[in-house]
Parts: sequence; structure tokens; C-alpha cells
Amino acid sequence: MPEPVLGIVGTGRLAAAVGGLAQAEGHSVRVYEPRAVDTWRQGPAADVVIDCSAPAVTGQVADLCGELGLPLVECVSALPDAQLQRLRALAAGVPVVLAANLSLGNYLQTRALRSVAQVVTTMARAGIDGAVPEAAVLERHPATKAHRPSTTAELLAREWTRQTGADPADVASLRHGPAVSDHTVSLGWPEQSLVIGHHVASLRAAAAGAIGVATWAVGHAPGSYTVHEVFDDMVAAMARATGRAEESQ
Ligand SMILES: NC(=O)C1=CN([C@@H]2O[C@H](COP(=O)(O)OP(=O)(O)OC[C@H]3O[C@@H](n4cnc5c(N)ncnc54)[C@H](O)[C@@H]3O)[C@@H](O)[C@H]2O)C=CC1
Ligand SMILES: O=C(O)C1=N[C@H](C(=O)O)C[C@H](O)C1
Repeated sequence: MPEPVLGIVGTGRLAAAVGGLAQAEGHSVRVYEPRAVDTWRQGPAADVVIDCSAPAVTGQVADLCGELGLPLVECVSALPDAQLQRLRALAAGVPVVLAANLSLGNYLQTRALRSVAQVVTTMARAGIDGAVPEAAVLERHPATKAHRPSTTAELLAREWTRQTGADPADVASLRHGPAVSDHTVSLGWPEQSLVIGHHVASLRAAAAGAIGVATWAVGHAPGSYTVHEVFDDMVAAMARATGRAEESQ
């Protein structure tokens, strides 16, 4: 099968990073200008769409993917509920990957957090008093990011709550400093603390994830996937291919 043409919606920072890396890796790219929707149906379509635009554009992106049967990698953060519902409806017909954070580091940070939460909740069930620490999430982005907290911070907080049944004590935001982001989960016991942090200095981290996930989405069954489910699937496939069964679970 020929390499898919990657459709990128957006002309901003993330779109430029995805487009730049895709072209450097030899992928064919079609850019969909988010402020010129009337041009989207002109010329040959892409094989998969990577939305790097803004919540105001997501409905039109979903319309395009629905009409042409194109898989969608949705990278835009802070999507309102109405847009998320629209994407869920779209997923009945095409693969839709919800990808608020495409970096490998965020995937590993989330897995590490889940692993810690599972150990401490097991200890608590075994009767060890005080095993479950108090959690807090802190995120930092440059002042150009208006929305707070980041979707990534919300998802880290949600993962902690899902695993332990306890909400983090706080989810806080800072807006200063350089691109791109810091996400820190602090776990505190009275006598000690553990910090699970992730720092991103370049949007190439997200771009690499976007290209991998878009390539995965082509040929997969319709449905709604999180980016972490896609990474889990890639890890499992790789483990099966190399005979490392423990990673394929
Ligand atoms: N999934 C991930 O790993 C990452 C996600 N993001 C998210 O991706 C999105 C884009 O981020 P950046 O590229 O940094 O933003 P940006 O501001 O540099 O670019 C935004 C793009 O959307 C377009 N746009 C904005 N408002 C619009 C409107 N009302 N109508 C039509 N077009 C509009 C702009 O023209 C531009 O092409 C944000 O939601 C950001 O939080 C950013 C970095 C990583
Ligand atoms: O706007 C950004 O830059 C980013 N937004 C995403 C979020 O809100 O979680 C992901 C990453 O933090 C970069």
C-alpha cells in the first residue's frame, strides 16, 4: 500500500512542526488552511487528517472527514462538550483518535502514574495506612496559551482519580517561560514525596507522535481511540513481532 498523504489542518506552531517533520521524513502532505474552508474540497484529498487548528474549526473538520471517509487525528485541546460529541458521532464511520498530547513522554508519564496508583491502592487494600499519597498536578505553558488548565493536566488528574478514587488536591497552571510545556504530578506523604514530571522543549515531540498515529489510523476500524490506546496497540504489536509477550497485554 502506498504511503498515505497526510492532511494537516492549521498553519500555526503545531501544524508547522507536523508538516516540517513529515516532509523531512518523506511523507506527502496536504495543508488545509483553517481560514479558507471553501478550498478544502478542491483537488485530491488527503488519506488522513491531522487537526492542528482550534476548537472553532473542529466541526468543519469533522464534516470533511465524514463526507470523504477520512480517519481523523484530533490534536486540538480544550474542546467543548459539543465538539467532543460531534467527534463521537463521526467515530461511527471512521477512526477518530483523540490526541490532546501526542508526546511519547506524556504517554510514559501517564503509564508511570497509573502504575504508582495501582501499587499504592493495592497497599491500602492490604491494610497499610497512609499508603495513598495526596496528589497535585501543576502545568506550565508560555503566556501565549490562554486556556487553563491544559487538557493534559486534566487527563493526568482524571487518571489519578480513576485509579485511586480520590481527586488531586489541586490542578494548577502557570503561564510564563519558553515553549512548550511542563506537566508535573506531585505525590506527597507526610514524610516523603515523589514527583513524576515531563518537560517538552520542542513541538517535534508532538509532531513525531502525530505522524505515527496518523499512519496507524489509516486502515484501522472506525471507532473512537485515545492516543494512549494507539500507543498501547503499537507497543503490543511490536512486542508480538519481537516475541516479548509481557508487553503485549
Ligand atoms: N496534541 C498535542 O500534543 C498538542 C496540541 N496542541 C494544541 O493544538 C492547537 C494548536 O496549537 P498551536 O499550533 O500552538 O496554535 P497556533 O495559534 O499557532 O495555531 C492555530 C491555528 O488555528 C487557526 N485558527 C485559530 N482560531 C481560528 C478560528 N477561529 N477560525 C479558523 N482558524 C483558526 C490559526 O489560523 C492557526 O492556523 C491548540 O489547541 C493547542 O493546545 C499544541 C501542541 C501540542
Ligand atoms: O497548547 C499547547 O502548547 C499544548 N497543549 C496541549 C494541552 O493543552 O494539553 C498539550 C501540550 O501541553 C501543548
